[in-house]
Amino acid sequence: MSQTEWVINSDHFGPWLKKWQHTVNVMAEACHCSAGYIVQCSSDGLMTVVASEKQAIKYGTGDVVGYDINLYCKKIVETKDPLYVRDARKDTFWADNPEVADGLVSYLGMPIFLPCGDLFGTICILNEEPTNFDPIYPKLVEQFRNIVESDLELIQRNKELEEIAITDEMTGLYNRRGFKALAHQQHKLARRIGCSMGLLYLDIDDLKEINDVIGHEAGDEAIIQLARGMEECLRDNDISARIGGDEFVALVLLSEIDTLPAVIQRMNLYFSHQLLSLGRPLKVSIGGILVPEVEMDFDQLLDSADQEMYRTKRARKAG
Ligand SMILES: Nc1nc2c(ncn2[C@@H]2O[C@H](COP(=O)(O)OP(=O)(O)OP(=O)(O)O)[C@@H](O)[C@H]2O)c(=O)[nH]1
Repeated sequence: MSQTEWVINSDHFGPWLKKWQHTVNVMAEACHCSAGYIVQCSSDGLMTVVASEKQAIKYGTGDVVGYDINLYCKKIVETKDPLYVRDARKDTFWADNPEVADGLVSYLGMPIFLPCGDLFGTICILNEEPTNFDPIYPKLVEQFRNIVESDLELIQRNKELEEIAITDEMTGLYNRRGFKALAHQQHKLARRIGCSMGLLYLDIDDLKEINDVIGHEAGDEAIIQLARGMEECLRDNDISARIGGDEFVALVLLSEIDTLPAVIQRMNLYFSHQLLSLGRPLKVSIGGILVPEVEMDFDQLLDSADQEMYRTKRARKAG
């Protein structure tokens, strides 16, 4: 995960947040403390990911506090070390900590690290009375911290596997599965924002001949060049995919000035300047259709765009 992605806004973390909620509830209760927290840090500040449910204090899930505020967890972000404050009222360092003003005078917290070694945030317990914890309490919090770190590793792996499952290895574009999964979301988005959408179908001309005459590597090069061309010509939020050997599709959001023929023209112009090894031109046939606003079967739409592409290919080869 990126350091700026808040976990509470991420689909990947949904089921885990419930488990973490249970973890902080149990941790606070087992340590006889007023509150338990898991906190995430990012450049924007410290966000409460989960707060124990039986607590009488201010910070709840989603609250963000900037680094200009002298919270206990901020100290851990700076030092990346565990922190135990028995009674903050006895140390002037904490005089401006609003948690102390809220009556939370004792704190025990540990850093939580991401699998890459970066700091994710903290796990902590706070109490309204000074504490003098038996050494088993820090061990307990550490154990809960270890569980959260293992969860983060699993979440990371799941995310990577999901990405692999929807990505075409050779080009880095989406594969057919990824395209179909995202196309529906994109279709909904287009309807919500009142934008038209076009479906493009691209196919390399005579790839078999390129493979046979120049070599398979030149064929691979053509495929990769086509993928890069799509990235160059389309916007970041358009969805490009390789759905077969030399077959590519793109779902593009069309603005008023950027009509479907204009997009196709831009791509044709781009590819007309692309050369493969030995100076052979990269020839690409492109067909496009407008995507109806109503809910549609994407396989049918792909067939229609494919037919459009073949019409273009036949015309190109004929003339
Ligand atoms: N180098 C390379 N070739 C591939 C890859 N995937 C598919 N192909 C080849 O692409 C060729 C596609 O052949 P066809 O569908 O007949 O199309 P074409 O030769 O491009 O002819 P037209 O599309 O009619 O212009 C086949 O020979 C496949 O073996 C790949 O990943 N790398």
